[in-house]
Order: sequence, then structure tokens, then C-alpha cells
Amino acid sequence: MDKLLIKDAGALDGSIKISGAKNAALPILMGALLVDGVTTIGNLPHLNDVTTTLELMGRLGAKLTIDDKFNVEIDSRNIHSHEAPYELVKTMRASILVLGPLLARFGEAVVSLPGGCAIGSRPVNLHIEGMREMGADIEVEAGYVKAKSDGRLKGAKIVMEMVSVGATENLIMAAALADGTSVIENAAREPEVVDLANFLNSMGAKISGAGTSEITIEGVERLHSGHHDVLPDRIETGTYLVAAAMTRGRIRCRNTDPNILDAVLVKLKEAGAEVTTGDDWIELDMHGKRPKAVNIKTAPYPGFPTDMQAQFCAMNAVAEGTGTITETIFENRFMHVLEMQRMGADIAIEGNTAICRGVEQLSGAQVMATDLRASASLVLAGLCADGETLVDRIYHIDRGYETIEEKLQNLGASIKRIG
Ligand SMILES: CC(=O)N[C@H]1[C@@H](OP(=O)(O)OP(=O)(O)OC[C@H]2O[C@@H](n3ccc(=O)[nH]c3=O)[C@H](O)[C@@H]2O)O[C@H](CO)[C@@H](O)[C@@H]1O
Ligand SMILES: C=C(OP(=O)(O)O)C(=O)O
Repeated sequence: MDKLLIKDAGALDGSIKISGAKNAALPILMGALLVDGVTTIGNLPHLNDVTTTLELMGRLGAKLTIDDKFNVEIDSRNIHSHEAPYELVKTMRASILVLGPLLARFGEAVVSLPGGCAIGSRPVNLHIEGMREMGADIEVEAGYVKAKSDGRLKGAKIVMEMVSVGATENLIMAAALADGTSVIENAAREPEVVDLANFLNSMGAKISGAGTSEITIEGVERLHSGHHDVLPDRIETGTYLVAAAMTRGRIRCRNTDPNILDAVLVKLKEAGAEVTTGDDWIELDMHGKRPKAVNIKTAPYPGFPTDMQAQFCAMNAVAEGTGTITETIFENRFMHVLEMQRMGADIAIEGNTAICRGVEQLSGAQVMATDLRASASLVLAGLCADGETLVDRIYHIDRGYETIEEKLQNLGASIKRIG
């Protein structure tokens, strides 16, 4: 199993290109199953989750052509299977997003439940309830969601009991081919939901209000061929910005979108960073100063993203002063804290809050990655720890960060992958 070996090499300095967003790429690829034609997707990140999704689409009967820049052409005209098996679904929570497209287009879907994971139980009741309201007959049996619809799904008004990114996306996709108009209230407002809606609209869907908490979808009979470029990854961007802040360095992130990172940039400025932005770039400069600890409370967009919480926890661990991190989205997203404590961090967990008292210097240790962002935060901690840090189980990182070691090496970090 691959590991990452990291040593403190001082302040990061340089420029990197940000990849397309994992969390937009996955629903968009699943959304291509709705299209009775050929879709091409650009700016796809080369990640394990994307490869798993492509494998799943291939098993369902989609014909895939991938060029050397990782642009993917998907011919979904001859889908012949409507089942997403456990062996593929287990590695990736987002695979539940095939449910809406398969059910909407073929009136049938059998999708394995992805199971719990390190950050929490992650149920899919909102996905199922919403599709039932559109007339689907759904049973959960032997670990599989088995859904059927007699003819097209029916447009419905769905009031979401809580804000869910995945359920909003699944229901948009289900409603895109439904008979009649659907309205999703209390919808997630994440930029990735907007990107999915833009993608589907460019294929002929009629979705309005994405990016607000009320989304209206006028069902159409079919979607047609088209092209879409995935939006930049705001979480990858934020991760590298924090890496630069922690190491008292300077970074320019290119091919990104500063307009979807407000909550993160505000906190970086509060930590003492000078942040400058252009149309598609963000620059952060610490001018050699140690960051100041910040208080964070995660919330649905446009609040502070839960996917950036672990990285800010790492920053607080080496910052000046004390900062609190309150996690409100997932019930168990502090696994990184236990590993950081092994590196000498002074962090106490009280309920859903981590109280971090910054220390002058962390010390390198062997640590275990438990989930995607926890792994990223341990890599960041390793960048400013004394001695060597060995991060184990980095398959989690490969789910969400494209060539992380190369990008960090370009910024001057000492990091290498060992088998
Ligand atoms: C592939 C992808 O885009 N993943 C992101 C997506 O995950 P995902 O879409 O799985 O997260 P949700 O927004 O659905 O989860 C938010 C909360 O709702 C709960 N919930 C969700 C669905 C449901 O049917 N029932 C229910 O109770 C979850 O347990 C959680 O407490 O949004 C999360 C929250 O921003 C991010 O951390 C993930 O990176
Ligand atoms: C939790 C995450 O992803 P997923 O929903 O794919 O597990 C994440 O991107 O931090």
C-alpha cells in the first residue's frame, strides 16, 4: 500500500494549476447517463473516484472514449444494465447518484447502498423519499435500493427536511426527464449543484434556480448530445492555500474560481494572510509570518465547507493562539485530530468542537489516513513538522487530489510516494 513521506522544507513558494472539481465531476458523469446521445466532458480531474465512476458507467453499457488530456466522450445510447453492484459502489459514496438518472431514463434502477464511512453514517433517505414523491416504487432490500417507475416519473414538490448536496443532485437528475414540473425546496446551494444544472441545461434540460434554495425543474422528454467543462475544485484550491499559510509561504493557484471560496478566503485573511484574486486565480502571501488561529463552524454553502475543516484544524495546530473548529454536518469528522495529537498537536475534542492550541512545532510521526480530507490535513501537518512524517493508507487522498505530491513538489515541498 502506497504511503507519503514528508519532510519540512520550509515555506512553500510557487504556482500550481487547480484541477476540475471531484464533487462536480461525479454527478456530471452520472448525469451523462440521462443523455440519449454523446456527451463530452472536459477538465475532469484524474482521480480514483472518477475512474471508478467511468468503470461503473462502462458496466452499465456506456461507450467511453478517453483522450490523452483525459477528456471523456460518453455514448449513453445503448445502456443495457440498470444495476450498480456493491463491489464498485463500496469505494465511493457518490455512486448513489446513478439512482436518479437510471430511474428517470429507464424506469428501473438497482443500486447498492454504499454503507457508512469514517466521517459518519451518511444515510440516503432523502434521495429515496424524494423519488418516491415523484411516483417511484422503492424498496431497500439486502443492501440494495431497488427502484421502479411505471412510465415516466411525475413532477412533484419536494421539501427537503435538511440540506443535502447529493440528494439535491439526485432529485434534479430524476426530475430532468419527469413528466411535469418539480420544485425542490430547501435545496443545497453548492457551486457543484449549479455546475450540474448548467451541464444538464446545455443538454436540453429546463432547470432554474440552481444556486438558490428553491430549484424548479420542468421535465423534458429527452436530453441531447453536448459538451461541458467541469468547474474548478474549490476544496483542492483551499487545501493548497492552507498549505502555503501553514508554512508561512506564498502561492498562486491558477485555473480556479475565487468567487466560490468566500468563506475560506475570509478565514485565511483572518489568519493573517494577504489574499489577492483575479478572474481565475488566487494568490496568498504570509510574508513569512506564522498564521493566527481562527474559529470555524461548518455549514452548508455559502457557509464554511466541512470539506475544509480538517485542513484548518492542521493550520490551527501550528498557529499562534487558540482556535475552535465546530463540525455541524457530519457526526464523526475529527479522526485527523487523534493522528495530529500523535504529532504533538494540542487539540481537545468537546462534543462537535475541537479546541486547538497552536504549538510552535509539530513533530513528524507515522500517521494513518482515515478519510479524504483527514489525509490531506495530515500531509499539511507533515509539511511543518520536525523530522519525517509517513502518511499511510493514502488511497483516500487519491480519491480526491490529482497528483498531490507533484503539485506540492512544484511548490518546493519535500514529499515522495513510497510503495
Ligand atoms: C461527492 C460529493 O459531492 N460529496 C460531498 C457531498 O456529500 P453528500 O452529498 O453525501 O453530503 P450531504 O450534503 O448529503 O450530507 C449532509 C448531511 O445530510 C445528511 N443526509 C444526507 C442525505 C440523506 O439522504 N440523509 C441525510 O441525513 C448527511 O448524513 C449529512 O449529515 O456534500 C458533503 C457536504 O458538503 C461534502 O462533505 C461531500 O464532499
Ligand atoms: C467527503 C468527501 O467526499 P465523498 O462524499 O465523495 O466521500 C469529500 O470530498 O471530502
